[in-house]
Parts: sequence; C-alpha cells; structure tokens
Amino acid sequence: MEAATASTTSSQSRQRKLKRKRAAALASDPQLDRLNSLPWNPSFPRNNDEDDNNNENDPFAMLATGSNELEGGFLSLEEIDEADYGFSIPEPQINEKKNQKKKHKLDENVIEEKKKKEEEEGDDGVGGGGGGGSGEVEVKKEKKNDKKKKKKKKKTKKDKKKEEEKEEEAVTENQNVEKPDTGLDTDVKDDDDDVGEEDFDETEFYAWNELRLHPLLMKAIYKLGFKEPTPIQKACIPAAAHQGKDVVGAAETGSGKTLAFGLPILQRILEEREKATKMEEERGEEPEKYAPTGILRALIVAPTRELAIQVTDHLKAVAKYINVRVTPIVGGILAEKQERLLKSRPEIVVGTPGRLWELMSSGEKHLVELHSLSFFVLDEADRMVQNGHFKELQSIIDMLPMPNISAEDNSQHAQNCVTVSSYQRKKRQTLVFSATVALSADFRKKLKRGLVKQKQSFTEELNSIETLSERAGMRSNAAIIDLTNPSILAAKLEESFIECREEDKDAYLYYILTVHGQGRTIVFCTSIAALRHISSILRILGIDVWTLHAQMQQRARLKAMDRFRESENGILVATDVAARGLDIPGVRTVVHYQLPHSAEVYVHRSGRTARASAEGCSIALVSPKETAKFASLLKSFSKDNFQRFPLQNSYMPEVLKRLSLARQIDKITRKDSQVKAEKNWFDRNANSVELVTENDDSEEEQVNKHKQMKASSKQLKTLQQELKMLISRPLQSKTFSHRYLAGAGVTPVMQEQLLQLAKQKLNDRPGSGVGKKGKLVVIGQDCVEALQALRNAGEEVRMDVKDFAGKRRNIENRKRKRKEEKKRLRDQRRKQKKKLKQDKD
Ligand SMILES: Nc1ncnc2c1ncn2[C@@H]1O[C@H](COP(=O)(O)OP(=O)(O)OP(=O)(O)O)[C@@H](O)[C@H]1O
Repeated sequence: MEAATASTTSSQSRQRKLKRKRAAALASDPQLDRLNSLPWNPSFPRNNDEDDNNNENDPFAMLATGSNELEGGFLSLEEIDEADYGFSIPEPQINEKKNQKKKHKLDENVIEEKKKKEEEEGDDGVGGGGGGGSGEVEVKKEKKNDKKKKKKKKKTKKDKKKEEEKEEEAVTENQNVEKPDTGLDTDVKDDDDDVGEEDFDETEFYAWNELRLHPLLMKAIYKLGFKEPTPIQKACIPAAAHQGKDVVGAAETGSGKTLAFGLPILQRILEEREKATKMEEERGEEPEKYAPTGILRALIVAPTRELAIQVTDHLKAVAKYINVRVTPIVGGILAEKQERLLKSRPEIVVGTPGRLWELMSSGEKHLVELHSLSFFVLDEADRMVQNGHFKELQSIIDMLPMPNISAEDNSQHAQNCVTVSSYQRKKRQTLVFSATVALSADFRKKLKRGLVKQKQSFTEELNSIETLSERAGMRSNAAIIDLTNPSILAAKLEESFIECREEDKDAYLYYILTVHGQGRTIVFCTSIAALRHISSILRILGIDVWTLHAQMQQRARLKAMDRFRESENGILVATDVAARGLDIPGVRTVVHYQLPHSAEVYVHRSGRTARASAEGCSIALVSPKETAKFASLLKSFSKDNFQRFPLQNSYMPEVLKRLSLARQIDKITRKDSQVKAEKNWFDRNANSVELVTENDDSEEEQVNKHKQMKASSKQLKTLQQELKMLISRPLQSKTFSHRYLAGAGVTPVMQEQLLQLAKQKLNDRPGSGVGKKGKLVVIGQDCVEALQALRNAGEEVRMDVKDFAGKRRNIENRKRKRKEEKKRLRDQRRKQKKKLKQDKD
C-alpha cells in the first residue's frame, strides 16, 4: 500500500516536472513567438490604425488599385531589354574580338619565336665566333636541338589539344551568343559548360542508345538530365531521323513532342556534315560544297509567339554543342529587327504563321530560299488548320518548292542560291504534331489505318490537316504514331469540377487560391473582359496575379511569363493564348474559370499541368448555362465519371464577405478611373483643336459633384480598411474560435503577405500582441494543395457522366415546358380577348 502511494506520488511529481518543462519549452519557442506576433491575434488592436491613412506604407492601397503593371499597354517599350528575349542580333564582335585576341596571341608567338631564333642565331654566332672547341659546340648544339625537338613535340601536342578545346569553345560561344534568355529555356547554364562527361553516369542513359543519336546531341541530353526518351521520342526518332520518313505524331500534352521532331532535324544536319567531311577527305573537296552553312534547313511553324520562342529555346538546349543556329520569328517584334536576325542565316527557323508570311511575302532572302529545306514541321497542327492561321499557313506551304519535282529541277528554279549537294538531298520531310490531332473519333480511326487518300471520307478537320500535309509534300508512307490514350488527356492529370452560379465563380476561385493555392496555378478565361474582371478582384483581395492575353504588348507578355516562371506559387490569369504548348514546370493546378469552346482547348489548357512525369489537377467552374457544354466535353473524352472538387462550405460566409467588399471597391475604382479617362479624353481632343473648355456646370452642380467625390473616396477608404482587416488574418470558418485560431487556407503567397503586414505592425507597436498567454495561432492548418484535397476526398464525390447528361436533358425539358406553357397562356389570352370583342360586337 505504501509502495503504491509512493509510486503515485513519484509519478505525479514526474508529470509536474514534465508539465513545467513543456511550459518552459513553449515559452521559449520562437515559432510560437512569431505566430503570436501575427496581426490576426485577437489581442492586436485592429481599429485606430494610424497607418491606415498613410497610403505610402499601406500595402493595401497598392493592392486595391492593382499594380496592373503588365496589362496590355501599361509597359512602355523601353522598359524591357530586348536582349533578354533573344531578339538581339548575335554580336559578331565577340567572335571578332576572339579572333583579334587569337591573332594577337599568334603575333606574340611569332615575335617570341623570332626572338628565340635570333637569340639562337646570336648564340650560334657567339659560339661560332669564339670560346670552346668546335666539337664541344656541336655536342651542345645537338643537345639543344634535341631539347628543342622534344619541346616542339610537346608543344604541338599541347597546341593540338588547345586548338581542339578552342574549337569546341568557339562552337559553344557561338551558341551562347545567340541563346536568348527568355526564361523559357531549360536550366542549362552556360557557365557550367566545363562539366564534362565524367560528371554523368552514362549507364543511366543507356535507354537512348537504341536511338543512335550523335554523341554531341547525347552530350546535351546528358546535360539536360533526360535519362530516357519519352515514348513519342522513342517512336518518332527512328522513323524521322534514320528512315527519313514523314511523321504524324500524336501524344499527350507534356510528353516531349518538341524533341520528337527536334532531335531528328539536328541529327540529319549533323550526319550530313560528317558525310561532307568524309567526302572532303576522300576527294579533297571543300566541305562547304557538300554541307554549306547558312542555309535554311528546317522551318517549324507554331501557333503562338510564346510557343515559338519556347521551341527555339528547347532546340538550342539540345544543339548546345553543335554549331546549328535556331531563330524565332514571331509577331510583336519589329520586322526590321527580325530581318536583321535572319541575316545571320540560321539553319532552323521557328515562327508563327503571321510574321513568317509577312517576311516571306516581302521576299526576305533567307526565308524564300527554300530549295534546300529538309524539314517542314507543323507543331500543334490541329490549331494551325483552324481559322486565323489557315490562310497564312496555306500561303507559306504554297511557297515551298514542289515536292514532286526532282531536287535538281528545284535547284534550277533557285538560281544563284547556294544549295545542299544532290547526294545529301533526300526528300523534304514533313512532320505534323499535336496532342489533340486524334481527338475526333473519325480521325483516330483513320490514323490507326494510316492516311487514306479519299478525301470525301474525312471529316472537315481531318480534311484540312490532310490537305495541308499533302500540299506540304507529305508522302503516303508517312509514319502514323498515335500514342494518345482514349481520353486524350494527360495520364497523370486528375480532373474535377465545381457546379456553381455564374456570380459565385469569383468566390470559388478565391477559395481555391486561398485554401489550395500551393505551387503555380493557371486560371483560364475565355474572354479578356472576364480576365480583367477576375485579375482586378484578386489583386484587391491581396493576391498577386500575372495576366496574359493577346491584346498585351509582346514584351509585356514575355515578361509576365518570366515573372510567373520565377514565382514558386505564382498565379497566371490567361486567355487561351496560353493554352497550347507552354511548358512551365511546377504548375500544380489549372482552373477553368470559363469553359473553353472546344474539347481540344480543354485538353491543352489542362495539359499545362501534369507534364512530363509530374502530377497535377484541373478544376472546371461550371455554371448552369455551361452544363450542356460540359456534358458534351465529357462525352468527347470517353470518360465515365468525373470528380466534384471537395469544398468546405463553412468557409464560404467569410469568402463572400471579403468578396463583397472587393467588388464594391472594384466598382468605385473603376467608376473613378472611367470618369478620369473620359475627362482626359475630352481635354486632349479639345486641346488638339485648340478649344478652350469651360465648365458648364452651375455652382450648385459643382458643389454637389465635389461632395459626391468626397463621399465616394471616404466610402472607398472605409471599405479598404475593412477588407484590409479581414485579409490580414487567415480565412475563418463559421466554427472559428478566437482562442484556437484555426485559420484555413493561407497560401504561401498570402502567408508572405500576412507576415509582411505583421512585421509592419510590430515595428509600429513594439511588443503588442507578442507572447500573450493562451493565444495559440495556427496558420493554414487545412491548407492542402488542390490535388491532395481531391485525393483525400475519395471516390464518393465522383459524378457519373450520365448524370450530367440527364441533368442537361432535365434542364432542356424544363425550359421547353416553360416555353410551351407561356405560349399556351398567350394563346389563351388572345382567344379570350377575341371572344370579348366578338361578344361586344
Ligand atoms: N526524354 C525526356 N525526359 C524527361 N523530360 C523530357 C524529355 N523530353 C522532354 N522532356 C521535358 O518534358 C517537358 C514537356 O516537353 P514538351 O514541351 O516537348 O511537351 P509536348 O508534348 O510538346 O507538350 P504540349 O503538347 O503541351 O505542347 C519539357 O519540360 C521537356 O524539357
């Protein structure tokens, strides 16, 4: 009994000790100190904030108006350095400088040699003139000569090695000079060029061996760290690079199609050069005769500027160790500048149809000398045959030399032009690629069977691709490689949707970004108006977003892309101009704020995530009006079910509160800026016709206007203060407790913003809110990324696609019934009126 009591007391004292220890640890925990210091701590005085009136220190003032820095027209042309985007002409001076240095060194060597010779001769002279016997002199001479010979031998070996190194350096430097730093390129850095093969474990890359690529291409692949070819690369490279076939390639988004057509082009150019060197050795002829440089060998056409630049970068990364120049030719940049770029005579040109045709039709020399073109590539082929590009593309294709004419005939047509020699001239290869080229079931069947000639049997879409390909010289034995799965969508993509009213889309988007906004997110809109609306609202809500749409200046577009790429948790609000091809690592979520017009665009939009071997998720916001569209979208993907995105509705009241304030602020600021813009416009026009403007308003009207302005600015300030207070703490659920502040959904972006606000306030009031007893703050405890939330939700939220179709039918039926009912009532009233009239008569 005593023993039991003793053990109880000892265990109690141990527990007390433990408790004391824990309390001490808590008191000294810097993490908790930091958390307690944050401004959403209830002990923190929220009102009477002196700084609220100080716009300079007020981050919200900036947020409320939105930086809008990158919206179309907001950046002046001078603000961006063109060299950043690869549009500067390669500086020949660099090579010249190098040559000059080389020459200088050579001159120095020559002078040194001369000096040595003179010295030696002098020595000899001295030796010959006096001192020592002649035999001794001869022995000395012989020894000296031996030493010299040895030295020379050593030197020549060294020189050879040095020359080899220099040659390689020159190639790399040449590449570096032309390499645009768009930020779109791979992470190959020029300054680590010295990393030799010894840094790679080549055995890890053995999967590439069967593709028999040139060692210099393989060196670049090692450097990129691509351990094995992707399936589309495995299938296309042998056909295009070794069998010289035309290829129609279809594979999911992010599956490496760019290199599937890029590597065969580079491989063929390299092979031809090597053959030329052999010919030189065998026949002693100039290699330039067989493998002339500075001739357009490959023309790659892509639908958007960003994509063309990205493809250029990608090809440059694999052409790092070979002297093949790749240049982007895209709209939005001065045509004269691009003409100057073309004067460096790149072997590969990647362009958008509009600018390419503009330069070709104006007779740009490098682009019209097409007789030696070995590759014609259509990237995103199905987009290229749609309206908007079709005409220009057709014109470009019509400019290509007739494929059926022999190469000799073609070269006759191209008099005065340098051409590749006849033995190298295989037929021009046509490569056609897209993720959605096989989306139409009809096309898929045709692809499986191979391209058929009877055009009548094709759908309109196929007909167009086929027509273009045929016109471009595609041969009937083209390799048809369709690796897309039945749903066409990327394998590692998880899809979901939220059914909501049109006016609630902003709230759901804000919810997704705040609660699940880790990693990069792209929000797609169909219209620029919607993009402007949502980006403005999000900025007011304190979320930094970048925008991208076709009405922006090209430089602003590229800069927005760069910024988005740089920001680990960046948010890009874009139209479908960003839907195709863009390869930005770390995009975890794609939100379809508005549904796209076609299944193809949906696939490409969603394909901005889950690229290469990464995972990702897409969330479609579907309003009742879009239900029918959504149902037919799902039908195109042969999907049986679709997952609802899980929502915690307890957060929605707070979301709606914030949103309501943001909308009011947006409305007032828009109205103000509209009034200002109208006034500016009026003043400018009046000035231009030298009109003196007078204020026609009466004194009373002017006073009223002034009062209204004052009231509106006061209201704006109040709203901003209120919103500032709300967004300076995590999103609170309805069951929120101030004591255990369980904040949900603080994205890293917001967390950073909140910390800044906290620091700012702590500076103003040192000590306030820090270390208050019992104020435990938990930041973002529910904050999981969208994909994880989707997975956590499990299977039960899946929705049968048939349900959607049923729902759509129900809506349509209800609509039809309502219409019929209205018509019936109208007819009834008309009849009654008629009867009344007849009765009266
Ligand atoms: N063999 C490889 N191994 C690993 N990554 C690769 C390989 N080849 C290409 N990649 C990378 O995969 C990503 C996607 O490649 P790419 O942009 O060519 O895809 P895509 O199929 O053209 O996509 P989309 O259909 O969207 O245009 C790029 O970041 C690229 O660097």
